[in-house]
Amino acid sequence: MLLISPDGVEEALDCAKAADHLDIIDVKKPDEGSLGANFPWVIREIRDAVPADKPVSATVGDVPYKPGTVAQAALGAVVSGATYIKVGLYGCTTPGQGVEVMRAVVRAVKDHRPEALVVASGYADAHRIGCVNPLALPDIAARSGADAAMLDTAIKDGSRLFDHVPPDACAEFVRRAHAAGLLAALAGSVKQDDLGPLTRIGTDIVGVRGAVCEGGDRNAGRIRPHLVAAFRAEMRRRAHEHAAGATTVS
Ligand SMILES: O=C[C@H](O)COP(=O)(O)O
Repeated sequence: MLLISPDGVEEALDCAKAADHLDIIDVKKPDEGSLGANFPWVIREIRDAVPADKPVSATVGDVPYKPGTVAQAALGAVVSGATYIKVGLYGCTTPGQGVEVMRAVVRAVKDHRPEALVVASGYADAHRIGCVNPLALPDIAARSGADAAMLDTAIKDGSRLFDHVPPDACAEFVRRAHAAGLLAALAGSVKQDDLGPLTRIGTDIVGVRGAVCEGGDRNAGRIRPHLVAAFRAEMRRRAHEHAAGATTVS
């Protein structure tokens, strides 16, 4: 699945123009951080503006180790119409802290909307910010009852997912997530060139922003429908290539 992260209503409407080429519209506020949370009314407005069959995701933020605060924020996102709730465990330094925060989020979200999906996100460049090891995320997600484990990059300075967690380690991340019955989502300045390895390792959700913004610039550029379509076309090409290879081998 392709998850695209607009920064507000205007970009979400551009995503809606490319709705055939994406699977999830992920509301965030990039100027508040990698998984910066947007306002509840923006989530609501985007939910109302994009096709009803497109799930809306919302990031709850690069959160502190404060389970109560984060659970309440997550409830705000689901009440506002998001059905994928993404939490960046920025302030958690141990798996135990991550589980505590995510258990609270899962309860808050699922008590309100049992079918909503909860995504526990860590950071590929965790070593730069001192938070929990990226490969711990599948276990944190599984122990807390979340539905997906995700990695993104915390510092958007041009370095990419594979600069910090190479493809082999991402493959292990995906393997651990799948073994626990979770979806595996990967992001972090992902470019079209990364889609080969991401497809081969069985990534369920690829999250992008910069790659579908004009000039590849996630801050100054805007999301453009034709770039979303091109990214999706490359995803499809890689998936067919992989399926053909698998058929040839078997
Ligand atoms: O969840 C996806 C992120 O917004 C990825 O953004 P990026 O591709 O600019 O790193």
